Amino acid sequence: MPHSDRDAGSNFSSVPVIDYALLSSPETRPLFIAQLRHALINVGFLYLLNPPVDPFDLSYIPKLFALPPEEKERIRMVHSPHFLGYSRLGAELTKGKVDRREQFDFATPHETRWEEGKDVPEYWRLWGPSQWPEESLIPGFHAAFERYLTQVQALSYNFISLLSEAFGLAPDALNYFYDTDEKMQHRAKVVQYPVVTDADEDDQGVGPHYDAGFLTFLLQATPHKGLQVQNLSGQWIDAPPIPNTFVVNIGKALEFATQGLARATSHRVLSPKATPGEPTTPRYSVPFFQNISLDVKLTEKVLEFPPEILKLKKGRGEVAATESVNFTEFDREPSGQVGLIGRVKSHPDVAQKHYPHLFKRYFPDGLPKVSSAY
Ligand SMILES: O=C(O)CCC(=O)C(=O)O
Ligand SMILES: [Fe+2]
Repeated sequence: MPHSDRDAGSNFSSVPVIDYALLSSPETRPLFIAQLRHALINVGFLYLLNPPVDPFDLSYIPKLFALPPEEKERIRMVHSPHFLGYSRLGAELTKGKVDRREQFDFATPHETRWEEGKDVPEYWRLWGPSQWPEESLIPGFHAAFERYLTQVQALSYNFISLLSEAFGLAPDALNYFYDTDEKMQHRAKVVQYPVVTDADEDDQGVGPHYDAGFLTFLLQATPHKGLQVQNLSGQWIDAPPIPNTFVVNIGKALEFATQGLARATSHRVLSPKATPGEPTTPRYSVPFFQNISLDVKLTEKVLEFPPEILKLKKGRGEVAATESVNFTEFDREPSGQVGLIGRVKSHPDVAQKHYPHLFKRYFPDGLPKVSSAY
């Protein structure tokens, strides 16, 4: 089991594993908090073992991708101004390059609040209902997935207060960044990475990137390797699946809000290859992205960390330059606007239909065929 969270200071060669069960006793709780602090500051990724979430029935996933083509077409993301729905293989870009994955974007339940002509920010239009497949075609999936999202959402809030504790702050110190329940919506995806059979074919499952928000909880739903995390000196470190864990990672917004104390770490997925010893079935994963308030500007709240915590960041050293997509707009725009720009860049076809003015700004030459979009 990769477990070298004692790699002191500046670099890491594997992703630490932290057992949620340590929280159940006052004797072991401080150990959890100390391990969490190390992972947040030095790695930006961790495995959370024994998370308090009922296992999601993974047999739904192949059924989802086996839905008839007309049903996938009916719920395609291009029909949704909320960027929710089905994306075909090759429909998504990272750094202007096509990703080899097929996916369904779903979200926690939410009503649309945006209306044409109503004086509300455009990014409020990101909120809205998911496009669910017809119940008769995949009975039980909708309810099971929403139940799963509810539990991961609860864990994500709980995790934020643990993180505050690890940084020497009050448990509610980060509440400023969240809105009331009716103005919060979190997103998740169910992703399929097909096996690459031709050795010459491109193997970008998803290209190097940072996640945008605060926290991501990733369920690796098959035994494939493929997920890689970039360490401080720029090397790609494997983060293979470990049973009964979530991979938890920090997004750019949390890095910004904590003045860089919590590291956002660049990561990518290599497509599974038809090589001996590797599964010949697709790789499946289910990332959950915890959002913050769309209206919050990260610069509006300056957190005061104890000096001994700030010192730990100094000991970490500088992060090597990376090729990953950045979210540089966090220093001036509300988080919802940053999220909307990110969605426009990743899903230009959706943007062209529902946000034509933004589409023109980011894709002045029209829909990209391949590569080099931005
Ligand atoms: O599929 C995975 O394992 C990771 C996906 C990912 O990093 C993302 O969608 O942001
Ligand atoms: Fe990611």
